[in-house]
Formats: sequence, C-alpha cells, structure tokens
Amino acid sequence: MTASSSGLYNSTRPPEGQRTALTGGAVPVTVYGLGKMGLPLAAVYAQATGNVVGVDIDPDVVRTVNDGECHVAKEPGLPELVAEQVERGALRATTDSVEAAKQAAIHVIIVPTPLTDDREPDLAAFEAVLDSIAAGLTPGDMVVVECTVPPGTSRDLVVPYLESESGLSRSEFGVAFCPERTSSGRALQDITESHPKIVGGVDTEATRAASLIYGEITSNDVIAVSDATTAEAVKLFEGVYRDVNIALANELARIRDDLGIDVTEAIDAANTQPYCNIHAPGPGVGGHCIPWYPYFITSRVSAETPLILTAREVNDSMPAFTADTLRDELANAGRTIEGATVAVLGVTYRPGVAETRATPAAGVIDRLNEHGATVLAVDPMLDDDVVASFGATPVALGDLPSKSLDAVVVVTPHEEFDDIEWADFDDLVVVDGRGTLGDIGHRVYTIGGGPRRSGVSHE
Ligand SMILES: NC(=O)c1ccc[n+]([C@@H]2O[C@H](COP(=O)([O-])OP(=O)(O)OC[C@H]3O[C@@H](n4cnc5c(N)ncnc54)[C@H](O)[C@@H]3O)[C@@H](O)[C@H]2O)c1
Ligand SMILES: CC(=O)N[C@@H]1[C@@H](OP(=O)(O)OP(=O)(O)OC[C@H]2O[C@@H](n3ccc(=O)[nH]c3=O)[C@H](O)[C@@H]2O)O[C@H](CO)[C@@H](O)[C@@H]1O
Repeated sequence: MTASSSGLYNSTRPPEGQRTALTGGAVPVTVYGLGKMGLPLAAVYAQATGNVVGVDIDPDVVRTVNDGECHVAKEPGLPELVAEQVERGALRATTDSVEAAKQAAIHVIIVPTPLTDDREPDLAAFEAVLDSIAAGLTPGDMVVVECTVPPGTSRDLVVPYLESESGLSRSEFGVAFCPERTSSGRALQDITESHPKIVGGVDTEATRAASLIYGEITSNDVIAVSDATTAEAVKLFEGVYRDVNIALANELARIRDDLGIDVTEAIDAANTQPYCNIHAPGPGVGGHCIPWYPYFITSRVSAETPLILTAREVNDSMPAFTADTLRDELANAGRTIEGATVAVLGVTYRPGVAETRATPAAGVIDRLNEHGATVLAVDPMLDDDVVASFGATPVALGDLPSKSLDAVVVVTPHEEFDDIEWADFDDLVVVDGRGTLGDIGHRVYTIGGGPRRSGVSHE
C-alpha cells in the first residue's frame, strides 16, 4: 500500500475504516524529533498504530532507540514501552528524514522551537523538518505539529511552504496543530490520559482527520477548536497564564518584608477560595517553555502587551533578588557576602529534570559572583562541566560538609537534598528559594516566607 492511498486527509474510507487502518498499521507514521517529549510521543503512536518511524538528527539517539533502549531519564514506563514497541517492530528510528517522510502518511513534528538571543522564535529545526516533509509529501498526508509555535505558523508558514516545496496543492494535504501538553516526568500519562487533547486544523478536513488520529492516542477528550491558529494560541495562553500568575506570586513575595507576614501562608489561605489560584513564588522561572512562550505571542502582534512583558521582567528579576536577599541576610547576621563561600543547591530549572535552559540558577550564580562570593554548586543530575559552565565550582553533595560553607541558596530542590545532614554545618545563612526546608537549625530566609531560625520568626 502506498502512502497516498493510506492517507487520512480527504480519505474516501468511512471513519470506522480509517480508524481500523490507523490502528492496524496501514497508515504509516513518522515522528520527527525523539527528545524528552518526542520519544514518549513516538512510543505512544507506536503502541496505538503499530507502524512508526522516529527521526532524529542525533545518531546516538537513533542507535539507542533501535537497540530498544531509552535515552530519556526519569520517565516512568518509557524504557519498557520503547523496548516493547521496538521488539514488536512497531517503532524504529532513522536519521534519514527524507526517506522517512516518503514512507509516511502522518507526519508528526516535535522538535525544539527555542528563542533567539533577540527573543524571536527560532524555527530553524522546525523548518528543516518541513524541508524533509516537503520532499516526501504525498496526497492524503496529514502533517501534525505538536511542538509549540507562534500563532499563525501552521496557516502562514507550514501550508504555503509545503505547497511551494512539494508541488502539491494545499487541498491535497492536511495540516493541524495539536499541542503537546505534557510535563517531563509524567509524559506517558499526560499524552494518553491526563488532559483533553486540543486539535485545530487549517481547514475542517484537517481538523476532522486530526481528531480521528488523537481519538486513538488519548483516552481523554479530543477538543476540536475552530482552526490551527486558535490551537496554537491555546498552548501559548496556558504558558503565559502560568508566567503571569507566577509573576504575581513573585511580586507578592517581594513585598513580604514590608508587610511583615509569611506571604506563602497568605497565598495558601487565599487559595482556599475557589476562584483564587495564586502560584508559588521562587528564585525565578526557567525551562524552555514558560519563559519563552510569552515572546512567541509578543513578537507576532502589533498591539501593546504590557502585562505579559512586565510579568517576564518580574520573573527575570527573581534570581538577582534571591542573591541580594542572601547578601542582606548575611549582613543581618553580622557577616559579609564578599569572600563568603556560598553553595547553590540545584542548577537545573526544575527538580528531577536534567534541563538547564533558562535556569534561574544562572542568574543567581552570576549575581553571587558579582557580590564577590566564592560560589560552589551541587546538582546530582548534571555533569561537572555543565555545572562549571554557569560560573560555579561543581561539588558533590557528599563533599559539601568539608567546604567550610558560610551560606547556601536552594534554587532547585532535588529529592537528593532531603538527605542533607544540616547539623554537619556550622552556623549557615540559608536562602530557601522554594520553601522546601523545614527547621534545619540554621538561619533560613524563605522566598515569600521570610526569615526564620529554628522554627521561630526572628524579625
Ligand atoms: N519538554 C517539555 O516539557 C515540553 C512540553 C510541551 C511541549 N514541548 C515542545 O516540544 C518541543 C520538543 O521538546 P523536547 O523536550 O522533546 O526537546 P528535546 O531537546 O528533549 O528534544 C528534541 C529532539 O529533537 C531532535 N532534533 C533537533 N532538530 C531536529 C531535526 N531537524 N529533525 C529531527 N530531529 C531533530 C534533537 O536531536 C532532540 O533529540 C519543545 O520545543 C516544545 O515546543 C516540550
Ligand atoms: C503546569 C505545567 O506543568 N506546565 C508545564 C510547563 O512545564 P515546565 O517543565 O516548564 O514546569 P513548570 O512547573 O511550569 O515550571 C516552570 C518554571 O516555573 C517555576 N515555577 C513553577 C510553578 C510555580 O508556582 N512557581 C514557579 O516559580 C518552576 O520552578 C520552573 O522554573 O511547560 C511545559 C511546556 O509548555 C508544559 O507542557 C507543562 O504542562
């Protein structure tokens, strides 16, 4: 069977026949990008359809997958699912994207869409995938965009680009945006059941075909929105809501000293009212989603967006605020930050995820260095050279007690830090960025919570 006769876009088969073809392996799927999100997605597609090729530019990733192994850490169930799908011949990987595109009737794109230094969406990897798809596109194919893109990308970039590069007319292939709404550490669960799947096609037939596909991928609802641009906006609105909400929490944390209260206690109590859902303050907002997506919106609209941009500024100010708080707390303890030895705990942007993009730890370390501290950093998830690249001396967790520390800043509370024997350290000044430390017998200032020593407020 050729890809063109098996395609779902404008299929002449009745819907049940299309579903049977999809789940019976007669509609070949190619997933472009086998990273933290792409590999789980490819494995779920393989489980549902039995016929998936995964494409990645990284030969090590391709080799690992073809060996039935999983290069993505800390994703429950993923190693088993990848092994199972490779073993049964439902999933294989390749670096040959054009050949994979030629074989596919469904093309799923899940490659990085980062931000340039000028805060413009960087669609280079995405456009490279479009080149491959164009070389293999056949009538009836569906192109499903899962990675986050600026609003209008499917309509204004993907369709015209594929039309001009493939030689097909836009009425011969479908394009839909179906956002990945998944979080690292619970990818399989999120893809298959946690949230409704949003689908939006560039036309009604693309929306219909995408809805049919995702009806086989998730047990949750499939929500078809008006068009692809709406679906693109949905994903960005989720992210910008989180960013603005966290900025509010951070601004409230910054007025804590004026109010003289535990702001996190007030937030928790306020959140018992069902219409109130203030997020948690912290040392900053990291990762390659929440801090970047606001610019996917602001870079594409002519209207003013002061709230979105101010939220970014507030969140970006938190690493320096965190380091300055340590400086002030050391001063309150009669000590100086200049020459102090400070350990930063957690360099990744989130606990349990080996990802450092836009990590607040970078800004905290920079500011501590500016203040003249000697900065050490501990991160059990990262290699020493990665930690050192942020301007701190890497230290193993077990070696910390031998380092004559003056102070500690908890940026990202990995679970390994629960084992720290705080009694092994003399008289520390600690800034707890995430409010995860209990009574540790040292002087602790919690972002939002304020100063505390041995469980007693010491204002
Ligand atoms: N990680 C998340 O929490 C998350 C959640 C929701 C959505 N997303 C979206 O998914 C995208 C991918 O995220 P991720 O976490 O999987 O990224 P990742 O960095 O873990 O993996 C990306 C993979 O794509 C590969 N790649 C790069 N260019 C390629 C190309 N031209 N062709 C084929 N493969 C290529 C890389 O080698 C890598 O293996 C993000 O940019 C974002 O838009 C991510
Ligand atoms: C709600 C959710 O799960 N959204 C996800 C998000 O995932 P993520 O991996 O980026 O993680 P987040 O939890 O959003 O954290 C981002 C940064 O904000 C800090 N933070 C968080 C909450 C808070 O109250 N106060 C904070 O300060 C945190 O420490 C970290 O630095 O984006 C993905 C891609 O779009 C989504 O798919 C995915 O759904």
